Amino acid sequence: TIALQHGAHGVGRRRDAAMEKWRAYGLGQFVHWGLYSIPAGEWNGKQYNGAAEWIKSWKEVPATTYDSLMYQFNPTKFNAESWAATAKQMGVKYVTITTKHHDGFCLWPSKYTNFTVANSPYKKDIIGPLVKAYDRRGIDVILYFSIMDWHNPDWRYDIKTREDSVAFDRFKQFTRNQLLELLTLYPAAKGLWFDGTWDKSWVKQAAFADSLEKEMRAMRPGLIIGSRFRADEYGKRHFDSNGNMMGDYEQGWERKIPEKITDVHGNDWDCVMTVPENQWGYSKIWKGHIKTTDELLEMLAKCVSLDGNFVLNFGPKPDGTLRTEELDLAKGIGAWMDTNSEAIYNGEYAGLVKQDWGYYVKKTGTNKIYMLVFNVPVSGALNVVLPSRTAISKVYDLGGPGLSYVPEEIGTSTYFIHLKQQTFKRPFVLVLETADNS
Ligand SMILES: C[C@@H]1N[C@@H](C#Cc2ccccc2)[C@H](O)[C@@H]1O
Repeated sequence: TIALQHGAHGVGRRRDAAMEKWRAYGLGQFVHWGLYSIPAGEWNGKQYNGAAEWIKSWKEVPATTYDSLMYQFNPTKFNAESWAATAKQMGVKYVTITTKHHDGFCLWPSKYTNFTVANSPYKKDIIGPLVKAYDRRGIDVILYFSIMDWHNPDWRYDIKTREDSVAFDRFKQFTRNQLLELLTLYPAAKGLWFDGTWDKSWVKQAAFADSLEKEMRAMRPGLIIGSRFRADEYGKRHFDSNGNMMGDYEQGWERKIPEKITDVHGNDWDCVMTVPENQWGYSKIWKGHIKTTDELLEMLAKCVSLDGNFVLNFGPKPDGTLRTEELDLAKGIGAWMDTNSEAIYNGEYAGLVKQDWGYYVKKTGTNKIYMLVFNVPVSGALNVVLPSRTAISKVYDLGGPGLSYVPEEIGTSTYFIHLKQQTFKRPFVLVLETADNS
């Protein structure tokens, strides 16, 4: 191994209560909201081809003109309680909210910049009411923070000159001030979700970022920080030069999901997912494929079956309301979770041979295994292969009380579960209770 000053702070999973709770969430909500929600992917009547929250980076958009959107930010229909109630009904256990995206606009009245809600027609803090509304419903809040800040004149993509270095030192202090300010103003926040940390300027700040992470953790014991925050002194991100993960969970699964358990190296992780192909902030036009409730439920099942959390993104409209398509998805996912959420919460990798019909999830700390079924074979027989000397003692359907099955043993610890009907309109969950039959 390489002697590192600024590598991983530990090896293996955190076992404290705060992280055990994070591990059990299963389903989360992401909220991307800010000035970018106003143009919503369009500028002077032309469609921006990128993600709507990146429109400031479009050459057609003069930075100062974009920044003057602050004087249009007035979400008169914003109601934090309404967002939190929708999330509650959907069954999410945590929410990640953008406090400041790459454009630098702060949804809280930061005293370290004028580019905040305080100087918009809306005037009021957005983050505080959201933290309160979600937290009092038992939904934990994680604060998204972009290190890259296109508004701050001291931001640099790389440090090449003495002037760069002096400016970026100011930027680092500004960043530290804002992060300590967020932790001070919103003590109920359980974690920080960092973004915009890929440029050389920040990758070169191993010592500063390491020290800042330690300072934030000391300030808020139990604070949860992902692997995207910092690099080690050799510029390695997410995993240090010895291959150890920096941070409490792997933050690399953005709009993608691991295929198999070895892809996640025994770590905790989250997958953050957009409803359209790649739009996080509100975009007037959703191009390409829009994911359905059942597609998103299958992504959720796959993530939990591989020891991860699935975090679905919402991009609220500039007036503060949620778009219809997202409200419909929240309802559809919520209806399924009303029946089946015990297969999602406190779920983990079951260690069984993956079958085509769907995903296994083991209830943490128990021998209870859930079969989340998305693909019913034409035979109607679900194949189950258990570790040797393990037998199925009971099988029943979460959705149909009293609907139980008698599995057919077709080999050593190998079974067929013969379904009683051929067609199923929705994904469903069977509960498998096993017993040691050695
Ligand atoms: C969580 C997501 N990360 C941000 C990004 C990005 C990005 C930027 C360049 C190349 C690939 C991805 C998106 O704007 C959104 O906030």
